[in-house]
Amino acid sequence: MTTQELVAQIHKKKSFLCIGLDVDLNKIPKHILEKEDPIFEFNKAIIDATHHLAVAYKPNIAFYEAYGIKGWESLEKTITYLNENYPEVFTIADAKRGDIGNTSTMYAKAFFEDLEFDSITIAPYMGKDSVEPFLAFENKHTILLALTSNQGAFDFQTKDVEGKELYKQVLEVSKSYENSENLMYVVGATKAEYLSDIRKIIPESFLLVPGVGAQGGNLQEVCKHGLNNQVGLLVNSSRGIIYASDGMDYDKAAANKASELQKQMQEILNTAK
Ligand SMILES: O=C(O)c1cc(=O)[nH]c(=O)n1[C@@H]1O[C@H](COP(=O)(O)O)[C@@H](O)[C@H]1O
Repeated sequence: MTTQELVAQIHKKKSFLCIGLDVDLNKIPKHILEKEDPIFEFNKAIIDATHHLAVAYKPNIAFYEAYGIKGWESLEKTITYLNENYPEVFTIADAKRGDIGNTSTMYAKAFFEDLEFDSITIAPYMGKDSVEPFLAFENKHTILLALTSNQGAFDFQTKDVEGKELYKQVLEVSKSYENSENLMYVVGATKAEYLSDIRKIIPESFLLVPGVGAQGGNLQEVCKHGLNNQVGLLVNSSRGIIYASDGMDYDKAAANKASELQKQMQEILNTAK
């Protein structure tokens, strides 16, 4: 998917919501566990109930790998279902990969060619030759971890490296990578106050912003500092949406939670005009 198509979808749906499909069998409604593929059944119902409110879906791969081959099959069915039924939606494989170039190429093939995701999250720690193999794929997007939502972000990411915080070095250096126009960045919603500085370095780039909902990040604060002239934000909520209810009405409850966020986003987009 091109960035222009993503922006068009945001304006059409008046939403920049990303729904995280982080499925934990201990948290989904008990009656779905009787189905042959409970993870896929759950995802399918959530997607069908929310696709008009969200512009992106982000399965975190850990939640599928944890269930072995069956989990991987559920992931494959989920991405195929999204691509076949809602091709306008932007898909993110939250895999946080990155390795020597030779290995990164195989990760890229797995998520871009075999599973046909539009994008993947990547850890920048191994540098240029670990990231560029992902950037080589046309109309695919590489979402580099810049400043993450967790407390551990302060262990390394905000540390001073040659007069500049490490996450700023990541932003600046990555701009020189080949095909850097295919880069997006992760900035946690819990770090909203850093977004103004971040926008000075990467004014045009899209940011994936996880951490509203269960982690306590604030949508208004994120938008105040992070919006750009093409919106430039994908704000993710996983648990706050998909586990809104563990009863028979779980899909409707998820849609209600998604709708609350979408309405706030619509208001923000209207005032930003
Ligand atoms: O890359 C991510 O998506 C990510 C980066 C980050 O800094 N913080 C973060 O929470 N995430 C992911 O975003 C999702 C957040 O889930 P909730 O806290 O349930 O909304 C999880 O899949 C996390 O792994």
